[in-house]
Amino acid sequence: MPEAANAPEHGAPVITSETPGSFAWSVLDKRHPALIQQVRDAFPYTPEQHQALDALLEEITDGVIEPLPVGAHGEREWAEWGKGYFGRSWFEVPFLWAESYFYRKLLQAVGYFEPGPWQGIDPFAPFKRAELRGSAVAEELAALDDLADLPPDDQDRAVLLGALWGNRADLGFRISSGEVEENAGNLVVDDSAQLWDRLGSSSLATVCLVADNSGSELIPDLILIDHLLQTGRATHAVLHIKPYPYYVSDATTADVIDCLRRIAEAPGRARQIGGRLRDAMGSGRLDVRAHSFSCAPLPYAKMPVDLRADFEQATLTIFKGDLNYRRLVGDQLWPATTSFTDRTVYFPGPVIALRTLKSDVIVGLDAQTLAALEATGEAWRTSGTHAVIQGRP
Ligand SMILES: O=P(O)(O)OC[C@H]1O[C@](O)(CO)[C@@H](O)[C@@H]1O
Repeated sequence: MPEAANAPEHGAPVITSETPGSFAWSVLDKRHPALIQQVRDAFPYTPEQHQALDALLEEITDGVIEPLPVGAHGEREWAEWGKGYFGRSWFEVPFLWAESYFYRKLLQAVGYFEPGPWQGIDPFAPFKRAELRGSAVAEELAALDDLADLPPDDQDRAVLLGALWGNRADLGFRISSGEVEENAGNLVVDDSAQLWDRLGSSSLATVCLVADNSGSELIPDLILIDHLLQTGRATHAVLHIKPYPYYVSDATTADVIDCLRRIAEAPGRARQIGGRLRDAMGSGRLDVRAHSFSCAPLPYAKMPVDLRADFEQATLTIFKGDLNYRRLVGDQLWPATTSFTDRTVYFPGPVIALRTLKSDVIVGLDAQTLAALEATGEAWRTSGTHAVIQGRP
């Protein structure tokens, strides 16, 4: 008998999608089928691609988990990661694994990895492009002009909150005090002092930023990186992105290029930032990494040695977004008051998570905050309205 997929791992049940009405269930039952349709609508796919998408839809709704075809990209790794899951319902295996494998299978269905005319065509590119052309990004970039007039501490705060709320895919770094004020109460843990202390303490600092979404999230992330380099908090930055499309809008190298171009094409201060970031890449002050583990269905506690060595050298690693948070602390139903430090003790250096809450996992809350959140009766864990800046020195 395979071990139950949600058997407690170090004390807390692993999240699966078995419970109807749960968040994880709704992602598999509603979101994934809808996504197949959206991708189908966005491209003039061939009959073969439509058939493959039909087969995937059938598999995720009424079927069982099937392995990748022999010889497919990453087949061996997925066979290993999926041991004990093939032949079972998508709903009963770990949520993190099921979601990750869904995205890998979607790429398979549209021929992303196969030699031919559709190789390398990002099925999410139309959505990413539309966002970059949209008014929210234009407003975010225009708001940069006001930033220069703020006192240095306020600039630090605005750039950091921009990167944080960019994960909600709105707000960005619009810095009018009203908006920052309005969201301040929803920041339920704020360890940001750790970030400034850590980065202010060394003249040769490397900061790693493990990116999440492209567009209105990656743009403020890049602006944060520029700010850290510009203010001397960091002398070297390493941006970790995905080696291939993942979780709809996760940033790939192509997205970094598109976002840099979008920043540099904007008027005013944004253009200067775009130019500086380009120079930083050209001089090696900003490196981009696309490690295969970034798309693995595993917690960071299981990261390979080369990635570990990379993080080990960093003065500080910044983890962006919900998925990275799940992988950082483990995608399990931890009591919300579990210590963030305990959950990240394995990490090879100081780490800070900037995350809006978009799934059930949460640690590091104090009992009072938790009680107040529970008393609201709102879906505060999953609605993206609340956020944390959680660090481990
Ligand atoms: O883009 P983010 O912040 O990583 O959020 C991704 C989140 O979205 C979902 O895929 C679906 O809402 C979550 O399961 C996941 O954690």
